[in-house]
Amino acid sequence: MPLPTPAPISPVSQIRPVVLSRIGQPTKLVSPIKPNVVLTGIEKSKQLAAWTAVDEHVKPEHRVIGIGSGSTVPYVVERIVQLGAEANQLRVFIPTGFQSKELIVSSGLNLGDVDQFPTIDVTLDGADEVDHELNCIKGGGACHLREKVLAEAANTFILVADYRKNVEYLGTNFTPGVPIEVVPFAYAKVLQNLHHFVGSPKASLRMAVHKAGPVVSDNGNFIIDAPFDLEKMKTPYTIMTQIKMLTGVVEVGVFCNMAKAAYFGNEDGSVTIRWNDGRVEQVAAAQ
Ligand SMILES: O=C(CO)[C@H](O)[C@H](O)COP(=O)(O)O
Repeated sequence: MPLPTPAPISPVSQIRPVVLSRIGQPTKLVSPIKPNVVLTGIEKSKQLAAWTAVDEHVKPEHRVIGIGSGSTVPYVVERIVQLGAEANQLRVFIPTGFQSKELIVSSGLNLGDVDQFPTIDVTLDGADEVDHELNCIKGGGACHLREKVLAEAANTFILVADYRKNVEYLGTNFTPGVPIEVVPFAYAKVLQNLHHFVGSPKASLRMAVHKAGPVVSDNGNFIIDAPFDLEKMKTPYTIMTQIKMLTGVVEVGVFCNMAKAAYFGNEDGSVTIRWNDGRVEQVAAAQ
């Protein structure tokens, strides 16, 4: 069976290095998670969700797979690696940022980019919180621009998370606010807009922990976190569009009407699946 065919290359992308680093080479697949580690608590819940989602949504015929960011996604890659070298050798994996690129490379999977493969079979990604309609907050790891591009490029977009993220309304447990990626020179103006016109008086620039100054995204931009009161968070699409209209904003970490399903690992070892048609299922965990 042939490899997936990349989109036609434009003159600009011709000068970029080819990122399909491994296709054609013998592949040794390595789990990104340390083997023999017995998981408990939240980590176990993340793994349950990720494994079940991979089992149900990564189909044998899928060739282009989007890999999201965060601490749940390594379990997605772990399960994909378990599918074996033969199943994965004709697949290309598209990252949402530096972290997932490293995951893909260190696991021995084929690396591609969305400019080569603008149509993705399935993208699996984590979330900071997911509401009852599958709207979600993303960007806790400052990757939401690329995450939204890969979600939009995918025929199927699937969320994986532990039970703490499964809420009726956004902002219930995740309180830092809506992550907003902004071009650096516009951050003060956007903050002012958020404080005075959009209803987030406590919006603030996200500061780095082991670096002086602000967090800088994989795209060289700053991140603002904008908390809104719970009443406002009940209409996430309105918030998203109001923020997106502010000049200087690159992307908003609110994803509406994008996910087909969200998988939540539970403390009792079951997995709750919420579908975009309103169905909710509870299943035993993948083994
Ligand atoms: O949006 C994200 C990064 O920008 C992550 O997907 C989100 O923060 C969830 O991460 P985790 O799986 O660690 O809870």
